[in-house]
Amino acid sequence: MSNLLYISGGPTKPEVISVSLSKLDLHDGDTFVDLGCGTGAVSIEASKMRQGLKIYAIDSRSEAIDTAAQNFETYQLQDVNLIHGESSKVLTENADIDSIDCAFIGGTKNINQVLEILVDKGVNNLVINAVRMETVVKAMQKMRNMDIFDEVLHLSVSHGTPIAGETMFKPDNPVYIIVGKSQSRLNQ
Ligand SMILES: C[S@@+](CC[C@H](N)C(=O)[O-])C[C@H]1O[C@@H](n2cnc3c(N)ncnc32)[C@H](O)[C@@H]1O
Repeated sequence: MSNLLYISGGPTKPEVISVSLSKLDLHDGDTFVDLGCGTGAVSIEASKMRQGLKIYAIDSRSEAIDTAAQNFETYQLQDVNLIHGESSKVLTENADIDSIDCAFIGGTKNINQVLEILVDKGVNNLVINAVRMETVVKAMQKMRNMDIFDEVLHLSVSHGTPIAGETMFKPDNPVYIIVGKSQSRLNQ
């Protein structure tokens, strides 16, 4: 995604997006919410994986919304609903978002309320990206209490880079990926 416009905190690295989306188990026509969408990189990759996704990309930062809008235009994402606002508010107040299949949570402010709303709206699979241990612990505790916790990963990627005609590896910052599933999916 070399034409993507960047902002602070985004885009999520391609390898992290790949693992995160593989855990979401998206299907054609699913309703997918990208919460804390930042640059929109996750929505763009999700739209390439499945046909006819109904995507809601939400961010509380106006800079993120402006950047995602430009990136969606560049990558010709026409069916995405880009919404400026805090996730728990938008999900509660937007009557169009009445049920949700899959959720990617890249912005974890108000994570407990967001998780409750997602479950109320029937979410099947959700993935959280976090860089802070405290966020991981908080989200895992809440997900365990709600019986939707599936697994947590610590993803660390290094890229080969030239040095004196040979190759060394430079690490990206590690990311925690927390996966949740509805009761029916956990029992499958
Ligand atoms: C790490 S960045 C997300 C990066 C994004 N996945 C990308 O590829 O560009 C986190 C974003 O989440 C947003 N955010 C955090 N908590 C939020 C919330 N509760 N509601 C809406 N946006 C939120 C921040 O404004 C920020 O843009």
